[in-house]
Order: sequence, then structure tokens, then C-alpha cells
Amino acid sequence: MTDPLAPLAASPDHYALFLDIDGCLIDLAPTPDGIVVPDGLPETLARLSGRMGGALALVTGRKTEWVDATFGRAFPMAGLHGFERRRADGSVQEVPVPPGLDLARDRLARFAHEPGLVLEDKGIAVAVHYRQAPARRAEVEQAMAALAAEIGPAWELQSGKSVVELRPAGASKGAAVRAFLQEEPFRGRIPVTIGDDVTDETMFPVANAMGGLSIRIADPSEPTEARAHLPSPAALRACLERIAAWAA
Ligand SMILES: O=P(O)(O)OC[C@H]1O[C@H](O[C@H]2O[C@H](CO)[C@@H](O)[C@H](O)[C@H]2O)[C@H](O)[C@@H](O)[C@@H]1O
Ligand SMILES: [Mg+2]
Repeated sequence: MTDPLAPLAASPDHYALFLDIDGCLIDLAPTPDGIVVPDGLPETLARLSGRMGGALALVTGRKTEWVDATFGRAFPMAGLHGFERRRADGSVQEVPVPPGLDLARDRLARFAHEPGLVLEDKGIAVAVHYRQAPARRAEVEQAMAALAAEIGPAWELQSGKSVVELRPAGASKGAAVRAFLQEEPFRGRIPVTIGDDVTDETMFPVANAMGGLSIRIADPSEPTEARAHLPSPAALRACLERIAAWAA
């Protein structure tokens, strides 16, 4: 298999790396809390970040606190699909939360009691997962669409892998990557964006437009703006470990 990260491995000082988490760095699990962080992954990312002058950020649908606790480190990151952003210097981009969250929580707490559904409360976003009840997909999509219509245009739906989420409107992973690229230590570097899902599709054109690398962890037959593929999170981790090890 050709290594799509070979250019980064050859010149880590020239690149900025933006990594999705679920389904990309980490294998998918039946529930949001069921994931397993492979031994050594946070250390590999830290070594790689060091080799890249700190120009490595996590860009995820998860909330920042969850990522910090799960990885045991505070990487630069964009959480909640770009809504939260912590810069490399540790400062946080504050964004006002629109009204309506209590209403959404109240409605979904009752709805997600249905067997097989999992409610994930992310503080300023709420998600309903149906991975364990795939037959309920249409029901979940309808309930979330009705809630989005009720709560108003300051909120929007984000679909993902066996999940529908209600989150504040206006943010995207692509916008978060563009914002990082205005700042040290990302500024002036060539972006590398890696993800596995629809929400990551907003990052890929940013990299493509700047002569960077866009990589989707997926079957290559799936439609995507990404220009390269890797078959699995394990394959990505192996590439990252190789690059990080060269720094040792
Ligand atoms: O942007 P990401 O880092 O990929 O996060 C996307 C969502 O990931 C999580 O849900 C997904 O992974 C779960 C654990 O493997 C899986 O059970 C679920 O079906 C997936 O949709 C997370 O729970 C969400 O909050 C993220 O938005
Ligand atoms: Mg993902």
C-alpha cells in the first residue's frame, strides 16, 4: 500500500496535521463510551507533534473535556465539529451558545429512552445514537428534524455514523482548520486533513486548495472530496507511529 503520508514523513516541518478521532484515530465501538484508546496512541501523537513543531490538532465531534480526559493530554483541538476551539497557546475561542438547549435536552431525554437508543449530552450539543437499533434510524431522523424545526435556525442537525446530533449552527471542521492555519505554529504550513465521516468533508477542500493532503478512512468507492484513502484506523495509526518513531 502506498503511504499517503509520505510527504509529511519526509518534511514534517512543512506540514500541519488535522486529525479526526472516532473512526479515524480510534476504532468505532457500539456506544460512545465503549471506545478503547490503543496503548501508546497519545504518546505517539505527542512525539509526532513535537517533530512537527506543535502543528498537530485534533478536530472532532467530541467535546474538549472528553478528549482531554480520554487522551490524558491537552492537544490543540476543535471540538463539537468546530464549535469549540483551543489554540496551540491554550487559549480558547469563546462562542455564544444560542438559547433552546434546555428544551432540546428535555425533549430528547424522553425520546431516547426507547430501547437501543443512546442519548449523548455533550454540554452544548445533544446526540441520539441508533447504532444498536439501526431499524430506528428513520424514527430518530424524524424526531431530530422536528426538534430542529421547533428550536429554530440558531441550531442545526449534524448526521454521522448511526447518529443524529443537534448543535449550534455556523461552525464546521473546515472553518476550524482555516482558523488554525492563521495562527502559530500552523501558519505558513501545508495542511494535512484526515477523517472518516461527512463532517470531515468540510476539511478536505481546505487542504486541497492549499496543495495539501486530504485522506479519508473509508472504502474508496464512497463519494468524498479526499484525494487519498487509508483502509482503517489501524492503518492510519501504523503510519503515524512510523513517522513519530523516526523522531526518536
Ligand atoms: O468527529 P469524530 O471525532 O469522528 O466524532 C464523531 C462522533 O463520534 C462519536 O460517535 C461515533 O463513535 C461512537 C464510538 O465509536 C459510535 O458508537 C457512534 O455510532 C459514532 O457515531 C461520538 O459519540 C460523537 O459525539 C461524535 O460526534
Ligand atoms: Mg470520525
